[in-house]
Amino acid sequence: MKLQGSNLLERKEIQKLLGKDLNFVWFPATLEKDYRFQYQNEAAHEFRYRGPIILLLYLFLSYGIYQLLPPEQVGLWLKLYSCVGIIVFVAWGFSWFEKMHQWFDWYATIGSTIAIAISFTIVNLVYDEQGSVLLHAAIMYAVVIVYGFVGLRFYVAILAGWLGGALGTLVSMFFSDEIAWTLLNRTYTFSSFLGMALAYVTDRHHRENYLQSCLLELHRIEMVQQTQQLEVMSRQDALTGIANRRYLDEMLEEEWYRAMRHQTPLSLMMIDIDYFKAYNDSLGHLAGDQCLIKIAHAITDIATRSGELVARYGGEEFVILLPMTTQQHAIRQAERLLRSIKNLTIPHPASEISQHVTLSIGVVSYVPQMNEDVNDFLYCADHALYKAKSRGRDGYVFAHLAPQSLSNTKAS
Ligand SMILES: Nc1nc2c(ncn2[C@@H]2O[C@H](COP(=O)(O)OP(=O)(O)OP(=O)(O)O)[C@@H](O)[C@H]2O)c(=O)[nH]1
Repeated sequence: MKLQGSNLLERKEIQKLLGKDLNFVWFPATLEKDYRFQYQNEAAHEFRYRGPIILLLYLFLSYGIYQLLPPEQVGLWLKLYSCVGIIVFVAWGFSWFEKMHQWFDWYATIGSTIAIAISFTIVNLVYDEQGSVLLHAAIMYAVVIVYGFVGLRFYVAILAGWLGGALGTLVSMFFSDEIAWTLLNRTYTFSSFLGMALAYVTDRHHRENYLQSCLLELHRIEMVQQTQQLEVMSRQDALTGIANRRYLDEMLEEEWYRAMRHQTPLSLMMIDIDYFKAYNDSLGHLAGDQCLIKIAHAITDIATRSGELVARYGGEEFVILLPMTTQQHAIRQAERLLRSIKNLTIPHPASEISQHVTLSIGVVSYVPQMNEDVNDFLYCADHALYKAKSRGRDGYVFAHLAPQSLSNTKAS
């Protein structure tokens, strides 16, 4: 189950709670709410097997008491004691309904309070020398079970334990003149303190486990985020932020086979900045980096259709991969890109053809056939780029490829 605590608190806050704050067995309000939700679910589930154990132990004790009580007392005792059995049974029944889990604190607390009140009252209403010893044992038994075995949180268990005693006292005072205060003090009070100690240790331990689980969950979330970040970084070019060569190779192969399967045209533009060595030499490497970033952004603005990929192919070379794109559209895109770079007017003091940075582009568009190699496709784009350079740069060349001609292209 996903722990909301890991969303609600930072690692530092959880670590702080794991220190001294745990002694108060209470979390800050928002976390307590999530903890309660979690805890009630678990406690209700556990009560499915704890309930029958409590009932069995009660039956065992009841048989002992029954053997010792005189027959005239048995009727009243049995009536009251059956009520305790019914309460445990009903609570056990509730624990099987998922929808009731949110009410576990309520039904377990009310049931525990009444069970203690009845056990308390029986001691004062049923008199018998021998039997009353076992009835007092039954009170201790009820109190310890409520604190340590029902699965209530510490403060809630205290409420049930002492409220049950107070109710029992009131009813006993109403129906009986003789209350065995001294013995009750030794049984009910002592067992209450023992039970409180048990409940405290259990609650504290449970909360510690919960916080440790939140830390583990937080750790898991951080690991997932880091893995995602690494995945993104492994596909990105560090300088420009666009896809790197590795990712381009992956996507190119994927799109190549997709185009082959569906017999759709795949287009590609290979782009190179003109006289970039001279740009670096005249303005410096840092200015060269800034220029590469601007060009990468401009190219990205061109490739807006879904599936289109802009990548840095290496140094000052870029690639746009255009799946399901005809040669007409690819050519229009190349012209758009040349215009947009012109409009950027990035000064280039060392260019032999312009005062601004210009590009040369090799464009290729092709419907791949079986047994044709994607590298030949790339080679054609590169060859077209080479032609664009040799024709004076600041332009594009489209590589005309006849259908099923790719494997011969390299040789020609
Ligand atoms: N600033 C910068 N320069 C780079 C980077 N990567 C490659 N370069 C430079 O890009 C230049 C590429 O030069 P060439 O391959 O000779 O090409 P060119 O000068 O553009 O010449 P033509 O392509 O023929 O127009 C080299 O000087 C590399 O140092 C980079 O990340 N940052």
